[in-house]
Amino acid sequence: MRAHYYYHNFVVLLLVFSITLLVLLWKQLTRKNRNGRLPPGPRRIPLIGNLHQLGGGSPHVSLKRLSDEYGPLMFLKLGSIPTLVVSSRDMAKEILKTHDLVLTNRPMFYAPTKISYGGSDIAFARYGEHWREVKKIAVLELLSAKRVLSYRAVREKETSLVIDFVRTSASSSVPINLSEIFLCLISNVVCQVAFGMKFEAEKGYEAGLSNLYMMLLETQNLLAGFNTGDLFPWMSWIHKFDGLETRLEKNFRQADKFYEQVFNEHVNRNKSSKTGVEDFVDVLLRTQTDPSYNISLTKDHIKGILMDIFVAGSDPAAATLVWSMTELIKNSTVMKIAREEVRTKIGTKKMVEESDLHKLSYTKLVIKEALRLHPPAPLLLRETNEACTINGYEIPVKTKVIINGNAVSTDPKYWENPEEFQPERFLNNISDFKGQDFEMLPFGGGRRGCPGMNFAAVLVELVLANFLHCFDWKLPCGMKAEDIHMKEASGLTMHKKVPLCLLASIRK
Ligand code: HEM
Repeated sequence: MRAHYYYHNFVVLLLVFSITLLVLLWKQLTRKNRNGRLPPGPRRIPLIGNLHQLGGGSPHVSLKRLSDEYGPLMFLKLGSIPTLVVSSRDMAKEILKTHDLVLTNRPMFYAPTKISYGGSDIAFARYGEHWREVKKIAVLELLSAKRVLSYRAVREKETSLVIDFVRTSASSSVPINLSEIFLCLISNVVCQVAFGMKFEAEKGYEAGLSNLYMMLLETQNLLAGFNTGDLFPWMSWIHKFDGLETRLEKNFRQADKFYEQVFNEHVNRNKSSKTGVEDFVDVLLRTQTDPSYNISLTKDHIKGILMDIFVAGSDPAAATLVWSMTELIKNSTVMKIAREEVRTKIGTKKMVEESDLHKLSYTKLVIKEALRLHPPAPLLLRETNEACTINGYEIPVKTKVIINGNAVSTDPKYWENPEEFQPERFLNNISDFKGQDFEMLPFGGGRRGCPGMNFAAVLVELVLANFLHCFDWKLPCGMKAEDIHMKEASGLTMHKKVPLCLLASIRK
């Protein structure tokens, strides 16, 4: 009798539970947007939303695949996060031009919050007075055309050192790891310009990558991924137990110690004597007392900005060089035209100097095409500051927005044979990478666009031109152009997954 009573209660409970679950599921599946009409998107399942539809591989590829089906404005739920995905030139223009002011916020994720000193930097700062002032300092002071020019000697010296290193390696017939060389070279320039010190210290290029690089790499890895707490904010507690918080704390302490040391050295040096060209830390310290800025930068603000420059400054420029050389070695006709241009215009001079770069129009097209086909930071992240209507759809406040730069710059509506590497396409096309045409967005666009474009462009041009001028490049023995691995590594910057290793011979 008693057993029958328990059995009866159990069945009733099971029924109630199943009906509740079914009702919840039904509500979730048939739910209309309470805020109005949302853009189309794939059907989501409870709890994880559309996460299962992203699959493995690069997120920009999965998002492009989905947007091919659902359109250039697509609404997803990544975990519990409402997300708008933008995948065409026209919609990118809507976001970055028409609605730029409403979309100037960066979403705040778990790891960046810690690493950026709580958004004290530029890249992860929330939209507002602080961001406006630090961005102004970046554009007018740190990365202005005049200041970029003032670092010409650093760029030329570092390029000549690396050319000397490749010259000595060229005779040994051992393939040269260009991925590593480019990263060391760019990081050396960025470190000298920003911190007044060399990245690889005095060890030279044969020393490979240093402890400082390992720290930088870990920072980049931590910044790159969506963590559980980013997709399900109510589950952020899990990072106390899954090791993420420990990793984050360790990396933050290491990086903070480094920035603190750089900061103190500059404060002490500035008190005694200051000579030569100002580096970024000198400039930031000087703006502390400059009345033209409505902000007096604290030590944490300065450290946050140094982190941005270190993280954002080296990696994308190095990736651009690697992809440019990869496409050149794959496309022998393009390589021949680029090499002929440099050698004809530069003649018998030992090296290309910055004052020669204006003569190298085809080299510029090669870089532009590499940036179109392989934008190093293909996903631009934004968040709505307020509810807005885009293309007739109502987008709620605090919606995360992902602009898929790669989908935009390979949009077949604007680009013929979009997947092919054809620098000539720009001969009759005024599209620029400055973000104003919206057909390609390697440096982003709108108010949040990259302030380091001029800095990066001249450095990449100088290095590539010299690599073409001084050496002939070949694939290692037995390898054919079609064997070149074109996959991207996942991370903050879209690097080539397999390092680019080529044989160099000194130009006859
Ligand atoms: C080829 C090299 C580079 C590429 C492809 C690149 C690309 C980008 C992209 C796509 C963004 C996001 C823009 C957006 O959301 O609209 C960005 C932001 C940023 N970049 Fe660059 N970048 C490069 C070099 C540099 C350099 C050399 C520096 C500094 C030395 C730099 C500093 C920054 C900063 C501070 C931001 C944040 C801007 C903000 O949030 O307002 N970048 N970059």
